[in-house]
Amino acid sequence: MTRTSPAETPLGDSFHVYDTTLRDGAQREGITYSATDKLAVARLLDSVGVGFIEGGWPGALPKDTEFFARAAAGELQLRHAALVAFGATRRPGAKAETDPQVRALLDSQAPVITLVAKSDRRHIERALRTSVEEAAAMVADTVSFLTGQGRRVFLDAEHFFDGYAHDPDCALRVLSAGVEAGADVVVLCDTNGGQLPLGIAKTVAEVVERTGFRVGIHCQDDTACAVGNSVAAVQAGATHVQCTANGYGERAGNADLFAVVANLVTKLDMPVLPTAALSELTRVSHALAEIANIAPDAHQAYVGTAAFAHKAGLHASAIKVDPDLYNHIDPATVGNGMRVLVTEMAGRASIELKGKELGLDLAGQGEAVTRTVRKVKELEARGWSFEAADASLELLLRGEMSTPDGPQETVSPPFVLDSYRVVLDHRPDGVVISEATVKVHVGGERVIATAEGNGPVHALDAALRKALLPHLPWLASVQLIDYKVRILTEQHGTDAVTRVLVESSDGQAEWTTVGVHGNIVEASWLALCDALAHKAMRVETLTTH
Ligand SMILES: CC(=O)SCCNC(=O)CCNC(=O)[C@H](O)C(C)(C)COP(=O)(O)OP(=O)(O)OC[C@H]1O[C@@H](n2cnc3c(N)ncnc32)[C@H](O)[C@@H]1OP(=O)(O)O
Ligand SMILES: CC(=O)C(=O)O
Repeated sequence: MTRTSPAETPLGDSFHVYDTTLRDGAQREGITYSATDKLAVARLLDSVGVGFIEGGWPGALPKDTEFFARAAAGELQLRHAALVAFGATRRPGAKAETDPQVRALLDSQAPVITLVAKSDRRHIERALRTSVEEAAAMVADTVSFLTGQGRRVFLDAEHFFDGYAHDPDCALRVLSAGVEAGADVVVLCDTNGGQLPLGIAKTVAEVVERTGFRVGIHCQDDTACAVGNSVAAVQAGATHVQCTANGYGERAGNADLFAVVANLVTKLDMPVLPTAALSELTRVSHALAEIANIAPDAHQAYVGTAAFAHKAGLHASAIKVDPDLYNHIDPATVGNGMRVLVTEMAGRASIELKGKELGLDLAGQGEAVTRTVRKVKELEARGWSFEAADASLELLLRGEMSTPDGPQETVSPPFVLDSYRVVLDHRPDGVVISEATVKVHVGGERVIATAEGNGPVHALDAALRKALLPHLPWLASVQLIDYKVRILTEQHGTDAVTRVLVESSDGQAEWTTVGVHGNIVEASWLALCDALAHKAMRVETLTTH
C-alpha cells in the first residue's frame, strides 16, 4: 500500500478530506474498536471516497500496531484513500531515528504519517518541559527523518489557535520547522475546541497569507461549532479538513465528516468526494454507528433519520406544494429520505402527505382527512402518540375514509373481543407466573383460550394467539419484536396513563402500533389488537387484489 494521495476523487490532491475516526474518533468515551473493527471502518470510509484514513497510533496501542500490520499484509485494499499513521515527534533530547515511537511509525509501513507537535508556548514549556528551540528541532528532525525514508508527512499543530493568540511567533516557528523539513500540510488544530467560526476564519486566512503554507484544519466540538469552524476554515483558505464519522471524538467530539463534506459539496459546490459517493453517506454513517456500537443520532444533520422529518402542519402544507420549500436540499442527495410526522401539530396537509406515503388514495376524502386531524389532536391530548405508530394511524385514517357508495370503509377487525382476564400467581417457591384467558369471536365461532406467560402481556399475547391461530394461519408469522412503555404522569397528575408502543414483524415488513390507557395491560392490549388488525388488513388487501 504505497499511495500517498487520494485516487479517483474529483479534486485529487488539491483538496484533502482526511478522516481520523480510527484515531481521534476512538478517543470518544465508550468506543473501543478491535483491529478487525478498524479494518471494517476503513473499508466503509474508503467506499465513500475520503482521501486519507488515519488508522491509529502504531507503537502506542497494540491494536493499532496490529491494524497496520494486517493492512500491510493485504487485508485492506483501499480504492480511494491513502493510509495514514499518527504519532508524536521524537522526545526532547532524543534522536528521531532511534526514538521507539518514531520507529514504530516507520514500521507501520503507512505511506503517510501525521505527526502531532505542540505549537503553544505554554504547552511546550509546561507540558513538554522544553524550549521553543527544542520543540522546533523535534519537529524538524522527525519530519526530515521520515520524509528521508520516503514517507509523506503532515504536521498536526496541537493547540494552534490558542497558541497563536498567546504567542504567534512561537506557533509559526513550529509550523515553519515542519514545512522547511518537508511536511506537506500544516494542520491547525483547535485542540481544546474553544473557537468560533469568525475567529477560526480570521486566523486561517492570516496564517495562509503570512506563510504561504498549505494549511489544514482540525476542529474539536467543545463549542458545538466544529462543523461550522471547519467550513469557515475552508472558506478562509484551508485545503485539508480533518473530521470523524458522526463527529465521534474526545469530549464533545470532532467535526462530523458527513456534515462537513455535505456542506462543502452542496453549499460551496466543492466536489470533494467522488460523484456517486454522496448518496452513500446516510448508509455509511449508520453502518459506522453500528460498528462503534452507538445508536445513530436520529437528529444528526443530513444523515439522521429525522434530518428531513417534518412535524408541523404549516411545514407539511408548503411541502405538499413543493418539498423544496421546507428541505434545504433534496434528501436523496445524501441517501436520506423525507418523512411527514402526524401528531397533534398536524393539519390537513400532514394527513394528505402521510396518506400518500402509506399508498392511500385520498382524492375526494376531504371530510375523512378533517375528521382524522381532529381525532389525532383529541387522542394526542389524552396521551396517544402517532408519530412512531404509522400502523395505528393508518387504521384510524382508513376507518374514517368513505367508499364511493357512501358508507365508511371500516377496517374489519380480525376478531371481536368478548372479554379477557389476567391473573398473577406468586407461588410458594417465589416464582411469579401470569395466566391469561381470552374469549373472542373469530371465524363465526366463540373461542376461549388460556395461556401462561412470564408477565401479564406475554400471557395475554400467548392466549390470544392460541385462540386465533386455527382461524388466522397468517398469525404464525407475526412476532412482537419490540415493546416500549412510557408512563405519562404529566397527563393527569397522579392519575397517570400508560402509553405502549408495540413493534411487530412478519419477516417481511415491520409495523408499529400504539395503545394508551390508565392500565398498562389494557394499553398493551390496544396496541396488540391494532398490530393484528393492521396485519389482517394487509392480508385482506393481498387476497382481494
Ligand atoms: C491532541 C490529541 O488528541 S493527540 C493524540 C493523543 N492520543 C493519545 O494519547 C493516545 C495514545 N497515547 C498513549 O498510548 C500514551 O500516552 C503514549 C504511548 C503516547 C505515551 O505514554 P507514556 O510514555 O507513558 O507517557 P504519558 O502518556 O504519561 O505522557 C506523554 C509524554 O509524551 C510527551 N509528549 C506530549 N506531546 C508530545 C509531542 N507532540 N511530541 C513529543 N512528545 C510529546 C509528554 O510530554 C509526555 O512526556 P513525559 O513522559 O516525559 O512526561
Ligand atoms: C491532533 C489532535 O487531535 C488535536 O489537536 O486535537
